[in-house]
Amino acid sequence: MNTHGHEHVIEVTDLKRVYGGGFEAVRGITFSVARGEVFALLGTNGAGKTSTVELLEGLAPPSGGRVRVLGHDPYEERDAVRPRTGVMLQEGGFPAELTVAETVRMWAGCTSGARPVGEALETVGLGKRAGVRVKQLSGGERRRLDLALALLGGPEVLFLDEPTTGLDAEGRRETWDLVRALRDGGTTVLLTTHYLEEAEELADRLAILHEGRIAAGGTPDEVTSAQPSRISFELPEGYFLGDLPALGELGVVGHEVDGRTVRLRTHELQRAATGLLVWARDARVELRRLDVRPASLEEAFLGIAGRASALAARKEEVGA
Ligand SMILES: Nc1ncnc2c1ncn2[C@@H]1O[C@H](COP(=O)(O)OP(=O)(O)OP(=O)(O)O)[C@@H](O)[C@H]1O
Repeated sequence: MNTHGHEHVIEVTDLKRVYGGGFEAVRGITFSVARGEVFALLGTNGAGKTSTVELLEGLAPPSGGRVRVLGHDPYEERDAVRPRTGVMLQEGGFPAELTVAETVRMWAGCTSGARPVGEALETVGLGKRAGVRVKQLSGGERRRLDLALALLGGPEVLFLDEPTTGLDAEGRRETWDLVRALRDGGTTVLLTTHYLEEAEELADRLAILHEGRIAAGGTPDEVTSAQPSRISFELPEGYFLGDLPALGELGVVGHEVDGRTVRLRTHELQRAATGLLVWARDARVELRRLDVRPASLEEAFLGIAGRASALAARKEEVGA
């Protein structure tokens, strides 16, 4: 239990994973997931998402730190954890010649308390595809079959590794609805994703991983509001930056000028935008190409990736 009385179903403390050649893929991360929460691990390619999830699933022991799932060590106490968790891997890799129903039946044979095959397929919208061979399924249908198998034992904790990769917009929305329904039913979900929109739609809390570390974490709102909003526009003919109202008084925390284009960053979007628009009205000028962009998870993500690559470039410059 944590201090707010919520049960932590997943607890990760200073977790590390070092691969054979000595490469540190996970470099000391700490987070927890409460029962009934959807938690998203976001990150660039190679950030360490899969390496982390595999440790949570008990597929390998950590190189350092601690993992607890439902109060147990998922690697050492696999028998206690495995029956209560569902895992959807990135590539299911089923025998291509089996039908959808046969695949589920085969899986059900290895799952304690498995749901009926038909029900499992209906849940993911594959009811009508039961007799089709796996090799004839589309990429999206295969992902849904992966999901049906992960849900077969009615898990308390569900691990979804990039659940909507390869799905079209409609398939993605259906999967989101399903994840929400599972969450509402009390299932705890940990998902990895490349899609910021997916994290924004689903996650109660999230962590952005970068190079094996958590670069930002919290609710989507917390992560987003740490980033500035942006305003850009073209300076009217005959006007200079100095003709605008004092930027500091508008709540602007940074600016760039590129030719006639002005870009402003602010944590007080309404104040800055109002100040600018009132100035333009009074000066009887039009702010062409005006673009007002509230902080978003995407901006936060790009900020982290951008900042990190800028740092890496600087290190290279000084030969670090
Ligand atoms: N078995 C392995 N041996 C050595 N290095 C590995 C191994 N598996 C992964 N890595 C490296 O560890 C880092 C993290 O990989 P990981 O697959 O966890 O990232 P990810 O965030 O899941 O990326 P993606 O979004 O591309 O799936 C990468 O640099 C990867 O090359």
